[in-house]
Amino acid sequence: MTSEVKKANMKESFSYETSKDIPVPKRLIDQIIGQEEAVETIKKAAEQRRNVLLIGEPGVGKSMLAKAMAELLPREQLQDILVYPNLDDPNNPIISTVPAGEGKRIVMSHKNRARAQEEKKNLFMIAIISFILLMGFMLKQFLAAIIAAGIIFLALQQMRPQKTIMVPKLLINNEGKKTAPFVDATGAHAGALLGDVRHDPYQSGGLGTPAHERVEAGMIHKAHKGVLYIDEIGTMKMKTQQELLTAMQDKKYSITGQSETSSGAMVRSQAVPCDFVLVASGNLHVLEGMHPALRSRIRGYGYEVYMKDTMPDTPENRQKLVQFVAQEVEKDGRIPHFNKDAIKEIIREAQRRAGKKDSLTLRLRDLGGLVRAAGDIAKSEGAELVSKKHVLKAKKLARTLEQQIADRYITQKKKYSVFKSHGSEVGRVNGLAIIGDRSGIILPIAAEAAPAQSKEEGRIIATGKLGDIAKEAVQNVSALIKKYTGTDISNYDIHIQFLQAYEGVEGDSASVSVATAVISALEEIPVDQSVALTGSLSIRGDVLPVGGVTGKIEAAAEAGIKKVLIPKANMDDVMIEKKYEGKIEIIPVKSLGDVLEHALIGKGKESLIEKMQRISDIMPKGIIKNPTTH
Ligand SMILES: Nc1ncnc2c1ncn2[C@@H]1O[C@H](COP(=O)(O)OP(=O)(O)OP(=O)(O)O)[C@@H](O)[C@H]1O
Repeated sequence: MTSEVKKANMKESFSYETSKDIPVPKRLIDQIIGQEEAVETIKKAAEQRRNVLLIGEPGVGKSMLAKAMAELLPREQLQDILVYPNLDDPNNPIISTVPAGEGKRIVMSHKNRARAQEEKKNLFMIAIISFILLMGFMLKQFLAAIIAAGIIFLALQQMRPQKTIMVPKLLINNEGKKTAPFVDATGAHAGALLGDVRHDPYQSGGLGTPAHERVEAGMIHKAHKGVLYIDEIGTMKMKTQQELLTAMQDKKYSITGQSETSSGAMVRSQAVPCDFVLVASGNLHVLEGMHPALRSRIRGYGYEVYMKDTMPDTPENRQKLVQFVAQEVEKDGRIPHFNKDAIKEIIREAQRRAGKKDSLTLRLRDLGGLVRAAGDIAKSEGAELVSKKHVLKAKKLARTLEQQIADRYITQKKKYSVFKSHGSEVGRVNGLAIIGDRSGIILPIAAEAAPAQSKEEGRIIATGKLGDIAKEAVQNVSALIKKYTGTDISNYDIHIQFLQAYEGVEGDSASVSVATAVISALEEIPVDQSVALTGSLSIRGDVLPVGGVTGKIEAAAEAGIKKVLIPKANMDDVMIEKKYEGKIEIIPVKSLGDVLEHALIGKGKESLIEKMQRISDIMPKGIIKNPTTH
């Protein structure tokens, strides 16, 4: 999309002045933004009562979809579940289902009957005791009468539990529910998920709480006729997953005490209905921990959806983000509405966070955080509406943990001059990396080359997680280095170090930087320290696009770097904040030749480029590009 079209799109006139003018759909399913395919699948799955596996990044609306599905399921089918004592076998309480709302009535009527019976019994007891005492008084046998009254009192007391235990327990109450249940069982342990029978230390001798009263429903039962949602299902124990599968297949599951040493383990109820729809979710890694049979059950009797994390930047989709802002304001209920400029700033942030050209982010939970932070600032200032300045302030204040770490990292590294932003040095490159989602960080790389100690072959020495990336990068480009410089790296031991790399740095895009550092070290040509670079290197020497360029450029600018080299294919993804504009020169590069041209400095550079030129003349076309083209 050209920038003219973009501008025209930005200008499109939505018929609103503030987010208050935007109607918020009533149904949750209509509030879900940008996940059209997932929404269609959920609608279909709700109609057919199918299970669903939602895979995607955090905060793109997985649990929202599951909740929306519960709203779509028919409410008429809801049931109450009662548990009755079993007089023949007290350890096998009886289960009964009735239409929603009936359960409470049944329990009440049982309670009333029990109370009436109790009152009758009490009356009877008072009458007998009074009679005995009266007789004792008349016969002057006070002591005997009191003893007799006491014995009868105790005997009648003993009969009491026999009566009260007849009252059933309401295990699941769906009275007055407007929608089918939605139960979030994320992280639930076996007892909470599958139901449990409480321990009773007084169980022996029938003195304790009757077994049926100790039966507790599990989430699978609470989700009966509704949706059971489990996020990160792969982290659940295999055994629990297996039980879950059994429950899904049988649509009923007996409740028993989950702890083997508890008196609850003696009790096993009749099967309790649990006809739920499972919506499981997580990121792709979740599949590794997922029981294969459970996954195959979902695949066979349901749908798998891969959720999107960006949507195309079109007028319709921007309109959806306007709706999103209105939704979030309404949902929060405490923050003021947004004016047009503030919404535009949120949309701009959605473009920035997408990290790709012509896209808008769908990580809307995070974006919702920005909406709330801006709202809080506006509220604290007593503003009637949230304006652009509040959003800008919120962006500064509500920085993610990773962004705060990146900020601190930069100040600290500057203080100890771990990275340099001026001058030149051999074998040292300012690489760029990402921590978290999108926070840029300078990743200084130092390389040193020494003639190989071993006769057979030189080694590449690099340590840590990033070390593996470095080794791979050097191996990948060794042929290239030979072709570019005529130097055979197997004659050298090459040491590569990531200077004080912060744990959790994503270094995949460091291969261009590693190759540059190694070439500089081998050829002893200094690297311009006012340059930072990022890019992934193909074995042919092409610089391939990487993620997070905006964050990386901003980090470089923040660190006082003057020039940043990024893959040409990433140029459209750049959306740096206004405050960095003009502070840093962004140079697109297409090949390693381009990179060396801009990153190296000094006399040696000319001769290297000359050498490369000479070599390129004898190399087949396509392997080496003219280093000055970009
Ligand atoms: N597609 C979306 N449309 C509208 N709002 C969304 C969307 N995605 C996320 N949100 C907002 O973000 C909040 C959190 O989203 P949700 O809990 O559904 O994310 P998730 O994908 O389940 O994340 P996680 O897997 O980390 O739990 C929602 O309550 C909603 O306000």
